[in-house]
Amino acid sequence: MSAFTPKLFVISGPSGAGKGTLVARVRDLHPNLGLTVSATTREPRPGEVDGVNYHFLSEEDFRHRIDADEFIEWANVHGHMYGTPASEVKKNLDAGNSLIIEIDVQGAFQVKERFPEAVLIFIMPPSLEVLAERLRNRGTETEESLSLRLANASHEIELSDRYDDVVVNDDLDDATAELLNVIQQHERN
Ligand SMILES: Nc1ncnc2c1ncn2[C@@H]1O[C@H](COP(=O)(O)OP(=O)(O)OP(=O)(O)O)[C@@H](O)[C@H]1O
Ligand SMILES: Nc1nc2c(ncn2[C@@H]2O[C@H](COP(=O)(O)O)[C@@H](O)[C@H]2O)c(=O)[nH]1
Repeated sequence: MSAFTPKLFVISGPSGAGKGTLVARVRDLHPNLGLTVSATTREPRPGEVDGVNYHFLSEEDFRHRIDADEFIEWANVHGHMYGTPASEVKKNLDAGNSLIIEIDVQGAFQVKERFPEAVLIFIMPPSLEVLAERLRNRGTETEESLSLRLANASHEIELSDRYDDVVVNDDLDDATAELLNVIQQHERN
């Protein structure tokens, strides 16, 4: 009998908390950990590739897909629409792998409704000051987008007590090890 049970992990946290960075590092260390590619109506950033980072859609196309029930969840996040295609989840679960869905708090609670066995993990920044510094240094946001993302952060952090696990992303190596440990603990249960 296998000691490994594939699980659905939902990872959330404020923009700039380090979700993408940690997920990439954990996936380097954990074989066969799938990751869904979300759809979004925001513009691609330099270097982002359609179908790899996101499925970049027009708002009209996104709304058609909502009507066709193609998303397991979707939400308006920081002024744009984002959603998880059901096909992405099926593809990964059919392969018998655990799966990470990296989405905002609204989406996380929708997934939990639909898949009660999903494990919700919140990535917490060490402080709002550090969060602002990291997001600013990433250099991807306009001043307007930066302000909106930071304004939303406090509310998102308030909801972290509804998550199964919280990982504080202060030192990157420590946070990577902790996230990997949390995932593997759940897979053993
Ligand atoms: N522990 C850390 N120490 C220092 N810098 C970090 C740490 N973790 C992440 N960063 C940096 O902070 C920035 C934000 O990280 P990242 O893009 O992974 O955040 P995110 O939560 O995925 O954001 P978004 O939700 O906007 O996609 C990046 O430039 C990343 O390199
Ligand atoms: N509800 C959903 N939220 C999503 C999804 N994909 C990403 N996100 C969230 O959007 C913000 C901003 O992402 P960015 O790439 O523009 O920086 C990010 O913090 C995620 O939480 C999704 O499919 N559904």
